[in-house]
Amino acid sequence: MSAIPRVLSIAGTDPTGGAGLQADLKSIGALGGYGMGVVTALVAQNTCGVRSVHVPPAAFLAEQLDAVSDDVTIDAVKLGMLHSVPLIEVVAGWLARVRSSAPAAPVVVLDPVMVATSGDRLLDEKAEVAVRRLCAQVDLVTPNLPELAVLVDEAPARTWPDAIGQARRLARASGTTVLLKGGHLTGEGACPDAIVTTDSVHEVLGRRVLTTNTHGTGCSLSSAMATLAARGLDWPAALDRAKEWLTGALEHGAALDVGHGHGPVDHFHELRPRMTATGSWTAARWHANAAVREAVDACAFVVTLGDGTLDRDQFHWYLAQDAYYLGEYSRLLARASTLAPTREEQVFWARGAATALEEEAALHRSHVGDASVEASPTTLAYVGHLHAASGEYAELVAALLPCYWLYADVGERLRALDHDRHAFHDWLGTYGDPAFVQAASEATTIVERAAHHAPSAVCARMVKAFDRSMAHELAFFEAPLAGRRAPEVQPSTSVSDRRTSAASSSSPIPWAASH
Ligand SMILES: Nc1ncnc2c1ncn2[C@@H]1O[C@H](COP(=O)(O)OP(=O)(O)OP(=O)(O)O)[C@@H](O)[C@H]1O
Ligand SMILES: Cc1ncc(COP(=O)(O)O)c(N)n1
Repeated sequence: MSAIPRVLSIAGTDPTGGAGLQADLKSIGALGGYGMGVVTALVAQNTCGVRSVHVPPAAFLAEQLDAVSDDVTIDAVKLGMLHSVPLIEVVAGWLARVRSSAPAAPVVVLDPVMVATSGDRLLDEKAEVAVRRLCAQVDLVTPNLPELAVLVDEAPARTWPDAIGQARRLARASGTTVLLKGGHLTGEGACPDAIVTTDSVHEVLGRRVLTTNTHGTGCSLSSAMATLAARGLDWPAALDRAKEWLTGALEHGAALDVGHGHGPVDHFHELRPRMTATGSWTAARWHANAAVREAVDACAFVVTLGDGTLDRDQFHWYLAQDAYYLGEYSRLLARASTLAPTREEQVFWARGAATALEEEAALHRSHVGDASVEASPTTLAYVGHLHAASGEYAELVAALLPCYWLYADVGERLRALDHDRHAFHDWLGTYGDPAFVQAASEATTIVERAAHHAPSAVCARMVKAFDRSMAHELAFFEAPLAGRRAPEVQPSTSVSDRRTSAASSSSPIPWAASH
């Protein structure tokens, strides 16, 4: 199976993009798959209803299906609107062939689409028996309450326990797993779904979103399930994830402002923060600071650290400043943790604060010694800027980000220059710690999210905070070799004694050498 699962939707169309094939492709992409689409029926519909349906010949459906499977390994298939018996027969025959001939059979999810939210029929009544038969050929079937009733040939369930009983009967009759959807139940609070087999029920209560943007939720859920299963999740785990994603998509649907009826959900709500017109907020800042980044790469300190000709005294002066900086940076990370809007972000910054302190201690142990460090004007200016930005979460995290990001970026190039006999081998070897690279990426995601939610005035302050930190980073890198300066740390040991390996200290020193 490919790391990016290749997921085929076989479905009807919705030109307004909220349901059918269009919703499937968005859902597959949003959950990390590569979406492909075979059209069963062209539907002239919008958020208010279906106007007409055009069904190409069944032979053309067969040609589309073969065109895909002759060329592409398919990891998962989602079946949506199948319209009528001839189309169902083509799909059933093709599925049987693909499942027997492919090296690894694709996982198959059937959304037994019968009637649209608008009340319009999307399945020929005469085809209901054929859909029932098809259930036995798939791995998961995802009926809503009215569809479940048709599939078990009973009256629609009116309570959740009754619906679970019906789902169990369908599981038994078809020998497959059922994803029972509770969207059609009335009542506030929960909006339950469940994975039901003959002998187990995994319920996900979910929260009911008060919205009219519910067009295409069934299509989206079934495509999400197919994609997540192809990514290796079992059905209960896939439902836990899909439900969380879909609930968020329902919550963000109204902001799309699409149509006058039952509008669509926002499939890409989790990715929006990274999708500003300029690419993303953080990418835009990174780009805007290209000159500063080039100046960091070109500054004498970074160049001589890289080629090994850096003066040891200047290196140690720099490290002492870095130790001072980390002690203060830790306090600001702890402040970000205090202001964080979510538990996840609170934990992230708190961990960062602890790590920065541990690294300050390691730096003292390995390179600075016991002497107290007097901060240089450059260091004080940088720390002062961070404190000034600490009144508001979004501004503070924007100010904190350059330290993470530049370290990961400059460190990558410095590490590439390292070799066994490099004068700063013990130091350059500390770069590229995967845990730090991951933390830098998480910090970027958090700042991106903060920028996405920030009102424009706050966003403007974030821009200033980030850009100023970038300028301070450059000044910090330039400071060790900038003109004459009085020694600000009185070493307690000789320079040669202080050539203790950073790598030999208990922890790597992520932020050190980043400023
Ligand atoms: N208002 C809501 N709040 C939260 N979740 C909802 C809401 N409406 C539907 N869902 C969820 O959306 C998914 C689809 O459920 P539903 O029972 O509406 O299926 P459906 O009728 O096939 O969908 P469709 O609207 O595409 O026809 C389920 O996970 C359901 O729990
Ligand atoms: C092509 C197609 N497939 C499925 C649906 C069901 O979606 P909904 O019930 O939300 O209208 C639809 N409207 N159109």
